Amino acid sequence: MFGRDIGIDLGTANVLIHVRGKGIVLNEPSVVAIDTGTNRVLAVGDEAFRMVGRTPGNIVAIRPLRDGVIADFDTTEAMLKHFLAKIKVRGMFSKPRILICCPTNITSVEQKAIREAAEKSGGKNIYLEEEPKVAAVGAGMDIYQPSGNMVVDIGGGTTDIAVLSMGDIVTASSIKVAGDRFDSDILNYIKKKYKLLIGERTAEDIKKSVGTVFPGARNEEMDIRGRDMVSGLPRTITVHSEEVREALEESIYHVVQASKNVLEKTPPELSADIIDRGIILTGGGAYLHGIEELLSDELKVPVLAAEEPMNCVANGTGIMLENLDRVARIKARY
Ligand SMILES: Nc1ncnc2c1ncn2[C@@H]1O[C@H](COP(=O)(O)OP(=O)(O)OP(=O)(O)O)[C@@H](O)[C@H]1O
Repeated sequence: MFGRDIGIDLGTANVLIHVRGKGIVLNEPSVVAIDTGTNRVLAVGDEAFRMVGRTPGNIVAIRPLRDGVIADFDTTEAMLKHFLAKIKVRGMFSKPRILICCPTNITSVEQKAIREAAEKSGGKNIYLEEEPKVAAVGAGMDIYQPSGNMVVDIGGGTTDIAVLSMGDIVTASSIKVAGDRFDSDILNYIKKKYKLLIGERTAEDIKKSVGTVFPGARNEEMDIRGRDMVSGLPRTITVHSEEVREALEESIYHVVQASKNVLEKTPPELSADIIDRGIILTGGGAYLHGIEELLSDELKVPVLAAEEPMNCVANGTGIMLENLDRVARIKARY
């Protein structure tokens, strides 16, 4: 049977929907293809993603949540409605509760609009939650105890770093350096070094297939194709892991610095807990080759990637919605 509760990870790179009792039922890129002539939405999610960088003049493939803010609200709303319609919220669920995790820095006006979009799609009680908190819960941390837990969530648009205790964020930082920036670093590096233009998707491919952030940790290479900036013709070059590390060095430094700043602002008792438990990495960036080694080397604290890091937020919404019930039952008893 379908549950009554729906959790949504409204990410800058991917949208995941979790349904209580069923797990993750939808996982698609946050991309919308629009006909610029008529302003009509042509495709959403997987289908729109296949069009990125390959659209004719009158069609644009938009990532409405780029950079961890809602860059294009109407498109975000259309995308949210499309996904909720796809899982048939209206027919199957009787007035579900919806917990939405959105980018950390959105304004109260944007929060209100997201709430309204979810209501219009059939939701009854709509809750919004901060991403690092839900990511920590989804990674299996018990954030409700009076002890320190630290999570570094490296997504597409933002890296969110937070120390949590007793169910709340104690210190946190959010920087706009994450997966998208790593891709553009690689793209720019290749442009400068080889005078070769490559697309965003090729850059992402390089990052995943041969990239590393820890010196000497990976020694692989890959052939890539692009357009020669001088001749204008297609050309193939070979990229090595060490070149990717070099390309990512500056951005990774920002992630390290932001993590250090959060640790420096953390009360000492909680720091001691973090040394015992280690820092947990969530989000797609947790898959970056060498990131655990690099962060633990720099921060002098054990660092571990969560299991299924890209699903932590969606799974966390499920756990938090169950907790809402538990809190309600306890309140009813007293
Ligand atoms: N194997 C991998 N190695 C490196 N990066 C990866 C890998 N797999 C996915 N990623 C990156 O993870 C990012 C997407 O992560 P995720 O789905 O957690 O982001 P999001 O939740 O949508 O973003 P945000 O948290 O900013 O809203 C993309 O930039 C993608 O390139």
